[in-house]
Amino acid sequence: MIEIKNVSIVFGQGTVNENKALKNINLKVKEGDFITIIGSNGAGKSTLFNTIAGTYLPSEGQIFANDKNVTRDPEYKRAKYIGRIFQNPLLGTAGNMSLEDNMTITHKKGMKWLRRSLNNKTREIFRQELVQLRMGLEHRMKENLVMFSGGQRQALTLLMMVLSKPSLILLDEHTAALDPKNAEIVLELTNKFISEYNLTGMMITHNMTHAIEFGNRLLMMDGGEIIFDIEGEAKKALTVEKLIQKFHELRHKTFENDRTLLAEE
Ligand SMILES: Nc1ncnc2c1ncn2[C@@H]1O[C@H](COP(=O)(O)OP(=O)(O)OP(=O)(O)O)[C@@H](O)[C@H]1O
Repeated sequence: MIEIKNVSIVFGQGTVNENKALKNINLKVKEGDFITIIGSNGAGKSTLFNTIAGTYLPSEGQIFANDKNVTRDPEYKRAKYIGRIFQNPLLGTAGNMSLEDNMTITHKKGMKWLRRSLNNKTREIFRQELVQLRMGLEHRMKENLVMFSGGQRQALTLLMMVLSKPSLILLDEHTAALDPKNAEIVLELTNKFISEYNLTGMMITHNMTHAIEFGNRLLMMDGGEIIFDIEGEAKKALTVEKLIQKFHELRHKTFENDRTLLAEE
């Protein structure tokens, strides 16, 4: 699906601020993978996403999408098959437009037949999609999204992204700004959509419990490197304590935010 070969990213090359944010990364993301990514602040997690999405072009190395070399493809080209959700729940939807208008725009990306104005059949399709969120939003299709909570906006962003059928979804701490209850709802929806729509996803989280609970594979990053990559049954057997111990073994130092990571959200 996505293959990263010997990729490095250097910021401020040749200056006093030179910083190697990614160091010789090698990673094969297989179709259907749901990968969780953990690591301390500054480990390179977001830089990895920015590199996959084409926000930053690698200083060295290559990136392949379905065996095609996309290393030099700009972000807007990759956005056709890569969906992203960020921490800020207001970023993925247009607040000054109604829910049904927001959905119309998304559907037009995946369904060329959709007309500008909504007919009753399409409205009914939208309604059924919204029911999946179990937030009662199917009754609020005419309301502008500024009226919706952060959790509702993020759930909608997720639904709308899934409906545009991306090959890969990148979730950059997409529940971190939500209260614990909404974070749990959006995470459960993420999990449900990834498996039901056969998506491939990568999710950065600072919550180790979530990193263990969700996905089939887990990556631990530190200092611009992937230091631990575990999947399948071995991942299922992980606990937060084992992960922290692994980090200590590999790096001979303490996870800078052990306490946050251990927090039960
Ligand atoms: N645009 C940029 N210009 C210069 N340095 C950058 C840029 N983006 C990131 N960095 C640096 O690259 C390193 C990795 O940052 P990155 O944001 O990828 O970390 P992260 O693991 O996502 O951390 P966090 O959990 O705090 O979000 C850091 O040292 C950061 O300061």
